[in-house]
Amino acid sequence: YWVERGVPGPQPLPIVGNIGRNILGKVSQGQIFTDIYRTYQEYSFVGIFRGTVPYLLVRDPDFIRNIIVKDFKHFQENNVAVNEDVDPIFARNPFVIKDIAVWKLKRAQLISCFSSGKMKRYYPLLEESAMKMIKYIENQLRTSAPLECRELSVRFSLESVASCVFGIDGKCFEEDYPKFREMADEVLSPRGLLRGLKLTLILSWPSLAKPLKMKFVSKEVEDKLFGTVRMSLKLRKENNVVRNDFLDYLSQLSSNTESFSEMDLIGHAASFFSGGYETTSRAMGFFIFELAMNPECQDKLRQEIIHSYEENGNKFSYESINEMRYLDACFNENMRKNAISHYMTKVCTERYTFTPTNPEYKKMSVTLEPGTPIIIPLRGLLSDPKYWNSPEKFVPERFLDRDSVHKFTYLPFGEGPRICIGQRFGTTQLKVVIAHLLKNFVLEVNSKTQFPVKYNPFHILLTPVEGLWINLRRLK
Ligand code: HEM
Repeated sequence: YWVERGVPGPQPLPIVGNIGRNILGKVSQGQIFTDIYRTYQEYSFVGIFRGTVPYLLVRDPDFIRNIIVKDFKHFQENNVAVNEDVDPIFARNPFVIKDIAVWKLKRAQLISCFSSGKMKRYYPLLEESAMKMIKYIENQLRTSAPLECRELSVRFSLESVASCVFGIDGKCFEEDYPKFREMADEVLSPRGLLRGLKLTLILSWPSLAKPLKMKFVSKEVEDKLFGTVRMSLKLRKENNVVRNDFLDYLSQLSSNTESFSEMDLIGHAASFFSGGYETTSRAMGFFIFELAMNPECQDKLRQEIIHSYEENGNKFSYESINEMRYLDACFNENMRKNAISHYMTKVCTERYTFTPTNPEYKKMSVTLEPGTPIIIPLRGLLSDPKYWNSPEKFVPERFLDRDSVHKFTYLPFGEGPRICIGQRFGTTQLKVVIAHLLKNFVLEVNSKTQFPVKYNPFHILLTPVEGLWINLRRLK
């Protein structure tokens, strides 16, 4: 296929194409795409096979800009197939909606819940979850056992989703394995080999999802989500409670919008599990660990945090959290160095021809037919020494001057019309946690952590197999 089109690329094997090492469980698909990105330095794009399906892996930031922003109308879809009859909840996430009119409508509905005015109202709920986390850590410190970063961030993310979205107490800092977590973990997490392989199949051959009736959200979780939302809405109505949280906004939306069903409401609330919780908790776990590994950055950041706290009348606020420059630089550097998503996929929806203009690349054109899937190798770009000095090092200072960052190489939330809806919410969650942690504790790596860190080859997001362990020391 690619030879006929004059596009270079690695030799594929029958059936598995270029992802054989992933199917054998050796490395993630993200790692394979990063390796290909690094091998084909002189090329703007590379032709590969994900299983039997030809994909174009795009290396050139100019081509990426055209796909996600400039010529978006040629690439409107993400490459995920979900069967609405089988998976009605996941099918409502804008990320997977293919009908562009429906996508626009659902995206607009969801985005209205993330305005900066609404974010300010959620902020006290986020802070309340952060305070519970601090109390939990203090209790844990009595046993002087180390803490695992991801476990801590999962508890925080779930607690804040329970509070901000569903308006309930998730009790995520109380029980060992909270009920709320079971529900969240069922969405998107490949627990067990079978579910891991199933996700690999859906992602690699999206066309199989429909005939094989594959489901991201199990019937059991669907029922639990309905139960939780119905109960919360009933209690609010009976007790005349207004919480100014997502559920309040979604139920206002449902009473003001004719075509907004109960399933739409549940689908939007559930998008925090499928789009928000997994991403935020992973990014947060790496952020905490990265600061433990870099004591100088940690100290510098702590100084800024304490200064801001004192300047703001011995408290944090939505504004003060988002105004800290070094915190923002550390946040961005964590998203770069520990990119939780190693690649992004798109689909060509209208015929499109591209010829690189950057003389660094070999001059050759490619014409994409509708239906051709694209891979944007995020991790390859984020670890390319052409764009980042010493990319393996944690250097927040490189983000103090955003103009020096090469355009379309840093895309932790995507860009253009499909940019992440929850960017503000996810960013604030991470910053609130770090501000409270560093104000109260010194973080140090615990020797229980295994280096080099190994990652789950079947997870779509960067997921360490073993724990990232730290010690926390109370500041006077
Ligand atoms: C640190 C946290 C997060 C990261 C790194 C992240 C990253 C991303 C990325 C890379 C995309 C794809 C953009 C594209 O296709 O161009 C995306 C889309 C999306 N994200 Fe997030 N996200 C985060 C948090 C959240 C949260 C908290 C929500 C809450 C609901 C959310 C909801 C969504 C949705 C609905 C989409 C699909 C948008 C569309 O296709 O129109 N994300 N996110």
